[in-house]
Amino acid sequence: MAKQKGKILIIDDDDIILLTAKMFLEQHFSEVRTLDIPENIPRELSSKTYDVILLDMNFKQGETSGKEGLKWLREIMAIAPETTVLLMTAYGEVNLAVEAMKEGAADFIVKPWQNERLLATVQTGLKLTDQQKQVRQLKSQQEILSSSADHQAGDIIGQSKAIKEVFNIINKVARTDADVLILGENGTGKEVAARAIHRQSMRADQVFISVDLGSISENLFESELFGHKKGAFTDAKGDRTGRFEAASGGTLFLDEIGNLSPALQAKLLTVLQNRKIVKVGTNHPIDVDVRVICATNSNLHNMVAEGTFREDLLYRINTVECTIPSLRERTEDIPLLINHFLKAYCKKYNKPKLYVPEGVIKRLQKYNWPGNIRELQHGIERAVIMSDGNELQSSDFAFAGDAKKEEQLFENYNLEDLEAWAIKNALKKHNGNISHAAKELGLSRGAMYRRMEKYGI
Ligand SMILES: Nc1ncnc2c1ncn2[C@@H]1O[C@H](COP(=O)(O)OP(=O)(O)OP(=O)(O)O)[C@@H](O)[C@H]1O
Repeated sequence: MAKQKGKILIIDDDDIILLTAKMFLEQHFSEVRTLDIPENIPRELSSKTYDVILLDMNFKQGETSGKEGLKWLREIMAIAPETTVLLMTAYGEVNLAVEAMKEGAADFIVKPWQNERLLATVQTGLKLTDQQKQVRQLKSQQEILSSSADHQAGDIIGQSKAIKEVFNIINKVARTDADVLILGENGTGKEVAARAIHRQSMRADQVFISVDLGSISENLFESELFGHKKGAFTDAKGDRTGRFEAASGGTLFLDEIGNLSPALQAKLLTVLQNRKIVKVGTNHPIDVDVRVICATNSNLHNMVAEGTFREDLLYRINTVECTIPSLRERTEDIPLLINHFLKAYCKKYNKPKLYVPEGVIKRLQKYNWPGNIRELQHGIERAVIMSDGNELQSSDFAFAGDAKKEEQLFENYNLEDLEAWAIKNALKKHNGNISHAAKELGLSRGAMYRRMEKYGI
């Protein structure tokens, strides 16, 4: 008969009881240990986690008050609140057992026990521990998910050749469990791509958890990623599930992996190699089943050459590499993206009739977008908020009035760009007076209007 997975600890000062209970339970459960000195409980529980603890109520010879048992019960509940405690009482101590259950014990077994009853009670205790674990995991997943809910994104938008190559890699890699390294400048959509891989993977109905490694301080790294036990350090007020454990069964997205210090790179490498974590304040490893997707805007290959990124870690995370192109490399996607964000923000700000004229779209396609899609998205949101009429103007975009950014507006100065720039500046100089600006430029009012229309000014 296959043994049920479960770690059981029996605490009693009677060696015969320990031996008989251990021999019987060992036939049914994967790990059964015993402890005959209750004073050793704190040490035992700080180095090991148990699913079920069977605790005797009276340890001193002739003692029947159960006070000692209650004291140790409280101690266990404080050190290992996730463990189910079952009490062992002598016949006639039922009132005591009821009192102990009020303190948090799950059930009691009357000595001498019947084996079937002992087995059933331990099995129920094990189920209870499992359920509590699930509830805890769901709770921490929910906390983590709700803190990252704002960053959720829909499908990857784009039809350019460059983005189609990304789709191609995603389609191939998604169904496997291979680790993926996503490279690309800030705001190109690396997290959007990671979510797309998760959605198409076999883990799609499990969680996707995103961690910005760049924003975690060195001393909180282990606690954030692997979790900690209550009291592991001064601020550890309760047990904490780390991101690896919370992502169990699903996908863990480690963003900004290029920002890790050498010490943290070593810690991460060990976890990725062994697929086991050790919570801070404990020394027993826990198996984790996660698919890891890493991302960075750093050039990890150069960093390896410079000696700032571990080569073995790079080869551990980059089974498949996928580079997301910058927005400059896929300007043909800009109209689609503008439409997508315009629709979303028109709805959000209740301005349903807004549109972007052709000339403005062309100008936006010529800008070099150092912040990539994120900059475009924020630019459109701002323009929607700032717009007065139904037409978005270049001037509604933040960079249009910013002298420093104006310099970055064009990669190459061609005649059309220069003409648009001259018209805009002439208008600015004459406080928006079109006749005066046209006169300065040597244009008729009609010609001026046509050009303004053409350039979306
Ligand atoms: N192809 C896309 N279609 C629609 N929206 C996108 C696309 N790519 C990115 N975005 C949007 O752009 C913003 C930036 O995307 P994301 O956070 O995935 O970029 P990133 O490369 O991970 O950024 P960082 O390097 O700063 O971590 C998000 O708001 C996302 O919704």
